[in-house]
Amino acid sequence: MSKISEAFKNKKALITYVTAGDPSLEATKEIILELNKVGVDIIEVGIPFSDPLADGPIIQKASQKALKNGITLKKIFEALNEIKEDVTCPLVLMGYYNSILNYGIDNFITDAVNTGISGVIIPDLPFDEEEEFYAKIKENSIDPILLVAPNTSEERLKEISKVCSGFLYCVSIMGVTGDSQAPMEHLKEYSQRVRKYIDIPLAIGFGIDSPTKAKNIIEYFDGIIVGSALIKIIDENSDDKDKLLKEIINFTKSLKVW
Ligand SMILES: O=P(O)(O)OC[C@@H](O)[C@@H](O)c1c[nH]c2ccccc12
Repeated sequence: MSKISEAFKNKKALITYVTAGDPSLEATKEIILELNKVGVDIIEVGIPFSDPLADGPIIQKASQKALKNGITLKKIFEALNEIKEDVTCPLVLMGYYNSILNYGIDNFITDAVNTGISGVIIPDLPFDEEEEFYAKIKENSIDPILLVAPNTSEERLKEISKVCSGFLYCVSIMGVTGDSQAPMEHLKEYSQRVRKYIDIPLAIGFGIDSPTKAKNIIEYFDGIIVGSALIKIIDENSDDKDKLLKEIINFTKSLKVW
């Protein structure tokens, strides 16, 4: 059983997202350690990218700040390596395929394995493109986490179930990250439809920014993913590290509504 599967064993999972290098790589390391300490079940680490198609303004800004800081994938691996012994929860790398291609697929996989990365999410790489990449990832015991949306066809769901492992990322809306207006009424039916075809844990993300929302939807899914709300807290407190960490701890704790 993979470390990610274990994170869902007999319990719901809280998954949080941070952009690596925002406001600095030093801060990212500390934030990850705090999130781990406070009981986050899986941490998604974003590789900043100049053209992040699926991201809304909050994460775009974080990406831009990180890139301005000179953050590269190499530096991210180095930073994660420094803390890997102290991080007990699984880490998932989230990035656009270009960053990985530029780094070199084999290099990427080697460094991901050495850093103890448990899974990858590549929003612009569907399961039926670069199948070899996903196969290689799996051979190295890294879970390929794929995304589905409310309009994903039954046929694709069936195919995705053959490739995806760890958990399935259910995007709540057809849009970008950080949409606090995202409707949530369809989520019960959405989860039921997806479960017909996929028997790994389902995590829901996009637009979950409060304990109330988490509470309303957690019964239909095995986990929730929160990104922009946390990135906003980081942005608002980026010049006071103690306050930043305190706010993150408080907010994260409040999300564990189960
Ligand atoms: O920001 P939100 O609305 O809380 O959604 C999670 C999301 O940020 C995180 O999982 C993520 C960041 N960038 C992405 C790109 C594609 C898919 C998912 C992501």
